[in-house]
Amino acid sequence: MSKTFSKDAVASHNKGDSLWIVIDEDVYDVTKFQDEHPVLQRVAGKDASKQFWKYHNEGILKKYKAQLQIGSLDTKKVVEPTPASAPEPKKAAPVAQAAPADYKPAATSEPQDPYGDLIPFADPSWYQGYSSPYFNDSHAALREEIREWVDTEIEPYVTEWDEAKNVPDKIYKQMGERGYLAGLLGVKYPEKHTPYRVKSVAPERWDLFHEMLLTDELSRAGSGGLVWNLIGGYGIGCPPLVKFGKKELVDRILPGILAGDKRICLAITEPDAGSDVANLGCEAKLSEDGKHYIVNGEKKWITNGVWADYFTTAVRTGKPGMEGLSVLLIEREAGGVSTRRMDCQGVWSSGTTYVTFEDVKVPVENLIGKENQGFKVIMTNFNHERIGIVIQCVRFARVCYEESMKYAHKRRTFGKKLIDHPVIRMKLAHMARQIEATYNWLENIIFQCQCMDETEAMLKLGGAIAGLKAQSTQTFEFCAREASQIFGGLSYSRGGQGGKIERLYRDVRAYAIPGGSEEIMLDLSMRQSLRVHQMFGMKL
Ligand code: HEM
Repeated sequence: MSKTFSKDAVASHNKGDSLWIVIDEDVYDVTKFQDEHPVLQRVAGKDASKQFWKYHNEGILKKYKAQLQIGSLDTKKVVEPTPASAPEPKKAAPVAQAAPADYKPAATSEPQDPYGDLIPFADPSWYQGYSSPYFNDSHAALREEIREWVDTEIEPYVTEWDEAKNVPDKIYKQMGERGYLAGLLGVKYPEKHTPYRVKSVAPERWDLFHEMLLTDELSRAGSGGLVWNLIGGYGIGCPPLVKFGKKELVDRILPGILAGDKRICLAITEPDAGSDVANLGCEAKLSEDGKHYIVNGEKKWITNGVWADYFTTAVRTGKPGMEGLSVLLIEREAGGVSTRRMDCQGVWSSGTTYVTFEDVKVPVENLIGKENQGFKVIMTNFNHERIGIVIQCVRFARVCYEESMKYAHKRRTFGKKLIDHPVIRMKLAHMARQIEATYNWLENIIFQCQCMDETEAMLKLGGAIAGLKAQSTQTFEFCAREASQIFGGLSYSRGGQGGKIERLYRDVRAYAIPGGSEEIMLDLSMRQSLRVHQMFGMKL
């Protein structure tokens, strides 16, 4: 913004037909905005910084700056930012470095440069100048690339999208073009099936910590609906296709999916079968000529179903129980597939859907895995799904904590700032200790996954991942509640300063119930871990 104005010049624009204000030495022409926001007339021609920061957070400026700012005061000094200051100047996004010949994914213990706002515990410790055995320069570069995108093109609009119960298609398309969809499959970067690359990380360097970081940074926008819109159906619907689908099927449909042109979802849950997967009833009967399955049945609470072209669907092809299940890739254009949006408590922009299959003809080539061995496909997928849920929950808990910490530093009650009340510090401390404990367990699990193949991970880590899922949803719920108490009425009404907290509080159950409810997860964590450790030779 190159134009500068004197204080006197701004002061002369103090009437309805030309209304300027100053915020942090930047000049805003709010003439056209005053009908929507009449309070501005009270500060016409004046410095309104104090009043502005009392009632808004930085999200408002991110959204309106480009539209309303016309310049700065001529007294404004250009400050050279220090590395620790935020928001940081926009740098050109880093470019992928090809891995050197002797590259090993093992990370360095050298700390990365401090990054972000440096509020203690509001980001993982490796962001804040502490050493990490897992994250290296390629992760730092990816973090910057995603954060810039989320800060400028996503976060300012998330509330609007949530209210509209959708996210513009162009954002999903960008997920494909930026190479992010291809990086979210829990496997090596699928170079053969997409021309798109992640700008800051070479495909051969891509690992599970990059994948974790992608989901984590997307979750900073503080909306489960946004994250599920972008990766909710894809992140659980596509991996089974890639890992267990036949080559011809994968070659035919995967490129369109990775490009963000086609959408895929996972259809397992039914009106009468949720966590109790082995009991599902959607039926697939082989045709007499053995070329097709004919599918009839219903699926409920299917994320992204309203927009999906493909449904990775659990069906019954054999006897009752887990040994009669198979997984089919159902294509909407086959006909007989109808979808309707469901109204839910949270994750509004995720497109929760009721799906009906009526005599849908599915070629046998679309069988994912083997007939009647679908339970293994479903179980393998659960680990990936649950880890995704954990990453989101930990970041959402951090968002609740970070927003509370910022608000506690400006809101005054009984003559002092909230942060100066011990009872508020106690709340923040309880939030931080749970966030850090959960996050550090998550990092360990990601590292274990990186050291094992799928089957070994399903067996050995299934119990721990189930326990961690419950830990993360309870941490999220706790932090949403405590943040809500700190924000008071502002988190009870929608939008505004407490808007993220109100939305996240509504999203909590969407994490605590699907992917295995807390109760089932905690029980499984014991059953599975005991079974595995018995095989290890556990002595009791
Ligand atoms: C560039 C200037 C401004 C913009 C773009 C702006 C925008 C907004 C928006 C979009 C809201 C709705 C709630 C939200 O999303 O946060 C809002 C609320 C509000 N604004 Fe502003 N505003 C500006 C300046 C000001 C100033 C200078 C004042 C005070 C003199 C002010 C006082 C308020 C108040 C009292 C609320 C209601 C807060 C609440 O419900 O808790 N605004 N503003």
